[in-house]
Amino acid sequence: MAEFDVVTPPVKAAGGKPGTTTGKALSVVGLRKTYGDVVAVDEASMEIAAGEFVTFLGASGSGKTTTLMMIAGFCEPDSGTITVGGRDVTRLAPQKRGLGFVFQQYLLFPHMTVGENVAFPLTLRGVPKHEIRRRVGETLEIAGLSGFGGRRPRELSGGQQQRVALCRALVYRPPVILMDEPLGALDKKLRDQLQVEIKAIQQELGLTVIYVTHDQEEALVLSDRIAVMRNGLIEQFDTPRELFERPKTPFVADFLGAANFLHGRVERHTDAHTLVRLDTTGSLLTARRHDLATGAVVKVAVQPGRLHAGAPSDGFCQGTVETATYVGTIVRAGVRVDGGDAPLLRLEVPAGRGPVGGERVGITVDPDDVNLYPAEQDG
Ligand SMILES: Nc1ncnc2c1ncn2[C@@H]1O[C@H](COP(=O)(O)OP(=O)(O)OP(=O)(O)O)[C@@H](O)[C@H]1O
Repeated sequence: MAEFDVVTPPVKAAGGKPGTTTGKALSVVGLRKTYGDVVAVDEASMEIAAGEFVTFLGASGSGKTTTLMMIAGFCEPDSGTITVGGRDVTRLAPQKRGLGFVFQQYLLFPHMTVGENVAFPLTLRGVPKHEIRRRVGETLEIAGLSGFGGRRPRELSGGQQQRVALCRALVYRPPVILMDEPLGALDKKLRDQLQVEIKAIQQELGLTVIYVTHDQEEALVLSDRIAVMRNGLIEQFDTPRELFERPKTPFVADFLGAANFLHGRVERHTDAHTLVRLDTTGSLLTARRHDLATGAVVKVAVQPGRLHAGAPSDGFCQGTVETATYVGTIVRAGVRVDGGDAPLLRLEVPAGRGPVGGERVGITVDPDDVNLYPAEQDG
């Protein structure tokens, strides 16, 4: 195979700008997979729009990879259907689904040059040589790899190799690209950099991407929507903002934001608010209006960044700052609340305005930032 000396002009938006693509790229209905007694994926359903960046996020063993592998065609579902661009692909072989893949292991062919690796999917499809040369050049340019076409994979860094793997998935413009922890093998700095690059390429080309990670921050940075998975179930499928500000379950509140939890009972409602009598302090906390019965026993969740430390006379509870740790732009504080079993509330406040150890403070929170759940809701 010829080596590629890649010198082509920069390419713009080969697949259209984000927002210009419309319609459903992929839908999954009632997807289920068991291994003996283990339910790896339980009735997963979702619709993904063209141009969307969707992430499967969850702890190890929650079913992310199994879901992705069923979509890819490497793992056969027990039941359910997978549709790509309106075509039922549930029983099709992986190569017949027309999807692109990028895995944690780069899986590049070591004996081929970068250009040949990227060209491979086009060569397989019998694309004419001059067209291959043009598209490989375009794709390497997009990924910032112009000039690397003649190198072998071993002559590249890990980050560069992963970019080549990305190019190989991009080069034939599949309707959907599947990525399984593609940055998992890289160090933090490189991961951060490649996250930005992947997002930029996805937006530039209007790509539809399904991405698997267990890293909350990565999911928040990259995604238009995130499916939070737990024990084979999709716990919530929403935008990063909704997941963070309106988590539907205590599990999601904790998984995305390491929420503070308090316990209490609904005392009464007003038009806009629900008032909760807290167990520990006996004080009233005002939450935005929730659909819960008066007297219901509830779990209260508030993200550390949404609590504020004010004057000791203020707030729904008072306490003493036990720890205050400076971490760059924020201070993480632990406030031991006055009262019975004295919970430790975790706060994150902008550095410079942070409380100091030993200080007496009152804790305030915007009612809109208080999430309530029935006490029996687990997680
Ligand atoms: N081939 C298999 N045989 C038996 N059990 C399996 C198999 N593959 C996955 N499982 C089980 O199915 C469940 C979901 O696994 P899966 O790999 O999808 O999780 P995951 O969220 O991708 O985890 P990780 O982040 O560790 O990759 C786990 O309990 C796992 O042990």
